[in-house]
Amino acid sequence: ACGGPSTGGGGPAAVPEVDYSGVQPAKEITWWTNNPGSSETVSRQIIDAYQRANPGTKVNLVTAGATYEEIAQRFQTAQAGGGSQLPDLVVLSDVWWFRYYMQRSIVPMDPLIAATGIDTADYRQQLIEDYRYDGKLWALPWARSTPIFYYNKAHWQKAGLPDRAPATWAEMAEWGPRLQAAGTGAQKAYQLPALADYAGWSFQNNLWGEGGAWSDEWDVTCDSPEAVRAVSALQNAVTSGWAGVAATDGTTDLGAGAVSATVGSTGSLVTVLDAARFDVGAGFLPAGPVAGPVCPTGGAGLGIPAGVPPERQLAAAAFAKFLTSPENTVLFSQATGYLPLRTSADTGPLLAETPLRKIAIDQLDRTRTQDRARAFFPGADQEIARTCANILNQRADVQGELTTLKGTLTRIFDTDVKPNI
Ligand SMILES: O=P(O)(O)OC[C@H](O)CO
Repeated sequence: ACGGPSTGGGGPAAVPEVDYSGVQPAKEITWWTNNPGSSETVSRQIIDAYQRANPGTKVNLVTAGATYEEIAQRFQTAQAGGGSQLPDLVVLSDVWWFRYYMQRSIVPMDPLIAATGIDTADYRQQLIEDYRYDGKLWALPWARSTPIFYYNKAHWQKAGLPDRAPATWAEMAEWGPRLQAAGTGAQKAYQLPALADYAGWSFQNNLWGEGGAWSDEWDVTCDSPEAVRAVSALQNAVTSGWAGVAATDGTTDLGAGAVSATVGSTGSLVTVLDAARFDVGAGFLPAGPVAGPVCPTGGAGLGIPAGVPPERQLAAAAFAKFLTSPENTVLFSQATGYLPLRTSADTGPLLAETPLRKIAIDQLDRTRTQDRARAFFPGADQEIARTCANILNQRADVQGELTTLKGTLTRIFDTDVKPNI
């Protein structure tokens, strides 16, 4: 992960709303994706079906990066080149779409939704409403996730633990040393997700459970006593020896049997199940002492660049409609573990085949909107990851680090956000 380009600017003019009536959709479009959850094969399968259903139409899938950050870098570079360099449809993660909104580089989806007859009421509302700002929708949901708690059932059994995820982090703090002492062969009972891989995302769970947050609306609150308590608990888990910090990917470490549990995206579910030579367990994210939802949503949506002609925007929206249809969201979910987006989708066979998929779907009812300082502040995720690395890997002082982070995030708001909203 990397910080990405700065979006500092002087409050660019709003993107003019396009009237799509009378516009003929282009016959060929280009879609940039980073294939989250190893989704290239299923994406190509859906494209083939689209081309068969719409003879004479072509969709070019371009793997425009391996991560959300790489695809974003390339998209930013393409902005400078104008319409001929730009894709017609682009994958944007939860921490990127708002930047594009601030840069006025994506169009509002509402007129395209109307023009293509997308039934927004049938999308899971938590997953579509995330993209609403200033009264408009700026993306459609696509590879959407929640984090879930993954564990190795054999290790759990060896430690004499009940076959479930811990209900609270306090319970995990009791189970951690028992797992660590049980001779499971794992290096660590619990692996914190790789910090560069969105520590800012999954640690919202820990902060919210203690009554803290990275921010409250636009106010940065990451140095509050509650946040300090939450991050101190993470540091204590590491210093007391039962928790480690993933170097590259906690779910890979779990799949390899190197750790007994981790928190990771539901979009990694199929990859974990394919890798694991043991029974994988999964559950909701553990709660903290403070009541209320403790789980964020995450993952990626689809945006349409402002810099391409209306014909291409319209064709991109028509393809996005197909890509997220009830049938195709089930196909995509089956191949990856990402959430089925549509309430009318028949998830019965999916759940019968892999009951673990139900965890993320059920957990959706317990989600909370992400903190703006993480999702809306350009580069904040990387700053949070750096701070967490200092605290968890270098054992730096929690209060001091979080106070410094507050200064950094507040500067990002003042410079890169405030002038653009
Ligand atoms: O790995 P994903 O696709 O579930 O995304 C996780 C985070 O939301 C990315 O910011």
